[in-house]
Amino acid sequence: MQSSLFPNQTENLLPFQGEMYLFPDFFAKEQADHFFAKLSASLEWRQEPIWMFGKRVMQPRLTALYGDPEKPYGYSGIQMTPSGWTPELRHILDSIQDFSQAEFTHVLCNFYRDGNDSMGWHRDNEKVLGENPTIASVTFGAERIFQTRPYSEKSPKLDISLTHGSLLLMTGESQHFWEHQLPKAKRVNQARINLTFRRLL
Ligand SMILES: O=C(O)CCC(=O)C(=O)O
Ligand SMILES: [Fe+2]
Repeated sequence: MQSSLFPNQTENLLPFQGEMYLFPDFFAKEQADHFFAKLSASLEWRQEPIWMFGKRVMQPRLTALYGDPEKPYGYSGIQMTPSGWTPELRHILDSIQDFSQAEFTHVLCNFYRDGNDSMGWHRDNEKVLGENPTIASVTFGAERIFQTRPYSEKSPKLDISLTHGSLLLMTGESQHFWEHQLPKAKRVNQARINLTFRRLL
């Protein structure tokens, strides 16, 4: 089913079975600069291990989780306990909820120190996110390419440039039929913050 959350505002980037909408200038540059500086300095960034093919490996990036402390969240064999919202994260949450008319309980924060940091192919399809989750992805700092492709055929592969202050909304069936990754980018030597707002049931 192709129900559109944002029919008049922007086009769906996915050709079938899911929806992704990009708003490149969601936050103005000055506001995005402010959030990048504040979040870099104030969030509890840590490098955490995950389990991959039965092995414990360190993630190639730093992470932090904020939101409802009663609801822990886990993926790839790790459990994260959320810290309470900071003023900046709450401000961003409010803006995104107003705009999307969706509700979120948590934000998973990723800090890519430079182009050597990355995230491999995956879907955000944990049971606690529900059947067809809406996920709001906000980027500050270095521009990086976000890639998505159908989970079963592995093609076509779409490149989406996520710039400073951008918002990407993923909804509908996107987490069933599409996987995504943030590949390494050898020439990038600046840091990037990505926030994915999620609703845990
Ligand atoms: O850094 C990004 O743009 C992607 C992050 C992501 O896919 C995730 O946190 O699940
Ligand atoms: Fe993801």
